[in-house]
Amino acid sequence: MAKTMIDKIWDQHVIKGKEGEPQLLYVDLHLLHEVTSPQAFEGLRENNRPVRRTDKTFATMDHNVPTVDIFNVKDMISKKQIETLGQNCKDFGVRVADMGHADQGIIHAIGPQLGLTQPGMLIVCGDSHTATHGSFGSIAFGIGTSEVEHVLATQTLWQNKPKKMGIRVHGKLPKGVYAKDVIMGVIAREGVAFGTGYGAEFYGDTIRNMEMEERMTLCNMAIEGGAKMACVASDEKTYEYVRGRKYAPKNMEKAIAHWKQFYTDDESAYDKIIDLDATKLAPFVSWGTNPGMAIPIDKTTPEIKNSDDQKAYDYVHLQPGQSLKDVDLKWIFFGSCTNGRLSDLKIAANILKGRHIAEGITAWVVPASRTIKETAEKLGIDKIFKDAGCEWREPGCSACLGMNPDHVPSGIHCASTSNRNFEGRQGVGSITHLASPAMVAAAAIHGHFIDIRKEAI
Ligand SMILES: CC(C)[C@H](C(=O)O)[C@@H](O)C(=O)O
Ligand code: SF4
Repeated sequence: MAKTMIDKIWDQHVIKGKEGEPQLLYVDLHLLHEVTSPQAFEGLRENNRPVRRTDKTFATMDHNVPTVDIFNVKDMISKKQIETLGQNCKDFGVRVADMGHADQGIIHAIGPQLGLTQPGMLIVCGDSHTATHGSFGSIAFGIGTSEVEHVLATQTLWQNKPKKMGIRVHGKLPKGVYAKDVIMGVIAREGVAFGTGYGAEFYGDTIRNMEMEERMTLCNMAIEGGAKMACVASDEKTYEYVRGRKYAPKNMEKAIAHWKQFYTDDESAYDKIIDLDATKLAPFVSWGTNPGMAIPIDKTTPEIKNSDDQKAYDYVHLQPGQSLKDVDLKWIFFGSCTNGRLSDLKIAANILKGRHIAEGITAWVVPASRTIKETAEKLGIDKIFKDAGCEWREPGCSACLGMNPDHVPSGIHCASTSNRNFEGRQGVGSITHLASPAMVAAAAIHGHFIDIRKEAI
């Protein structure tokens, strides 16, 4: 029977149990952040257990960290979570990219950046966007705090195998259309629950032609469509991306020979296939309060079909039949584990170069990691943003979610390169419009969205 890449990796990680029942899996990499780990470490302490494999565990602080004056954490809960993770890592001997550390950043940015994320691995983290790491040809998914404790204690995890979905994407992406639009387009068409119960694999020539950081964006946001995990089979681009990084395998040729076995035999191996013609895609912008409530920029907001739509319209202060080009934007956020990497910042900076953001707009640029920030500074990218009137800040989750001081004020519309537009996500009453870095950069200049394919920036 034909197998998918997820089948092949999964099978190699089963310690115990049959398919169709919960199976005990071996975990190759366990990533931690300060929000979902405190009780897990507490559980170990109560039972007098050590961390089983500190060499397969890596932690950082990202959600609660301020992005200016980073050591001055004013919020008491944030301060406690940050300090607790630092102390736990010390007590249990876990590697940590602590506050201000050169490797600090959003956990999903630093895994790939440090070469911790590798093909063929089974990777978990107490965070839903762990799917990002699947872009390296691995199995990667988010887990809950009690599971974090189980993995810390045993380096294993009980799981039911998900069903298998293939997302075939073919054709050349039109100018002005990016990986973000591919995934937003899929979720807008299929809904926020189409992936429930599935592990998804993206494949097709569009995916092969994407760079690694574009594939990361794709897998990162796939969980907003309900998928348990998302992945892209590894290839030469993957191997070259991993090569030479801090924790990359020393013997790359041997590693690559191992990684090459993890591919899907043929399409008959999937339980379900979704097909997307990339040539027909337009830049997407979200209008409502979940990532599926999104439309191509040249369309108008949809009719009200149910109470969810009504509730969303009430919250975002919009109506059916409106163009998102007419929404007055006052806030701009470049960042997050979806689109806060160097390639994303470069795209935005290219658009902002020699221009200025519209009057009355606040624009935050938050690189996903310190390394990304420093690399961008070496390239003069920070200067482009600053000259354009943006604030260049320290790394972290920032305004992707309101767990740190970076809040979008109530009632304000924010164009954001992040992944969630839930009610209050960026702060109480904040209104989020998700889009690609290029669309957000153009919106910053005009004070409203424009169709970057057709209109002069
Ligand atoms: C805080 C954390 C548990 C959460 C997640 O799991 O995704 C956060 O990262 C988010 O993006 O909402
Ligand atoms: S950047 Fe946003 S989506 Fe990513 S881990 Fe942080 S809060 Fe979650």
